[in-house]
Amino acid sequence: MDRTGQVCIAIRDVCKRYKSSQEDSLSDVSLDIMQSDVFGLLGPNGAGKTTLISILCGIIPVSSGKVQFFNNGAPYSNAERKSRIGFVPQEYAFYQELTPRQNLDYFGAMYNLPKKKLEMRREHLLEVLGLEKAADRKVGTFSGGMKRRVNLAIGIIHEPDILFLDEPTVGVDVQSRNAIIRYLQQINQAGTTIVYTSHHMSEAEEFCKNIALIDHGRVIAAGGLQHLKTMHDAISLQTLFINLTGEEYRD
Ligand SMILES: Nc1ncnc2c1ncn2[C@@H]1O[C@H](COP(=O)(O)OP(=O)(O)OP(=O)(O)O)[C@@H](O)[C@H]1O
Repeated sequence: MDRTGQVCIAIRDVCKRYKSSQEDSLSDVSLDIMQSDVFGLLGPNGAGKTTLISILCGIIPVSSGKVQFFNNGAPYSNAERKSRIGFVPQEYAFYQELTPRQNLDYFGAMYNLPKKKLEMRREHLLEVLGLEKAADRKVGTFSGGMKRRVNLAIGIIHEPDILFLDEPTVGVDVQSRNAIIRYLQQINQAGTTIVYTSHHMSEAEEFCKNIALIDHGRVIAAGGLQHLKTMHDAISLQTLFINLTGEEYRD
């Protein structure tokens, strides 16, 4: 069944002001993210990308506005929303003192995965993400690229329908970056909706179908990547980004 063309996440008039802040970190953000999309949330430092992803994952509340999730047109229940979403944060979200196998067992158990299913998922992810040989070594001893792959494996241990990734390839070498993006492309082709942030414009250009460019907490452009490039006469995503967000630093 072709599940594309259905809205998966409807974001409506979302504003966010942190308690300690005098300014909105997000202002009137409205976006539709379609089922089975690879959707890039892009923007300069401090634009509001992590804030928006944290809201979508249910980690922080909106100040106003709302977010609704749909599965084949039907709204998700709260329980479904929790169990069908995966999140790969910017920070490492694993225990450094444990091995990848132990980490995956721990986080898989948190999703109440049956033992057999958990073992199958664990071994599958260790293999496809090239972690088999190091599966029983403490993660704290790993290289940056290996740690990023462990972070990804944990975020998808429960086979989520919707996967949020906050800079999943930051600080990794070309080999690990390719392995991560290749695997994400595979699960997207199998139907997983992916929402991701990155500062790596050529990676995002290769990976995303649709994007939203965010600056100073506002959506300044959203839509199909090719369409936006044509509309703004940009030869690449990087040119589009600079054309729309300007050259000045965001301090
Ligand atoms: N916990 C917080 N309390 C107060 N302000 C915050 C908090 N977290 C983020 N902000 C502010 O909200 C704005 C958006 O931050 P956010 O981290 O969402 O941006 P970002 O686009 O993810 O940036 P980067 O690309 O640097 O990761 C910034 O001005 C930031 O200083």
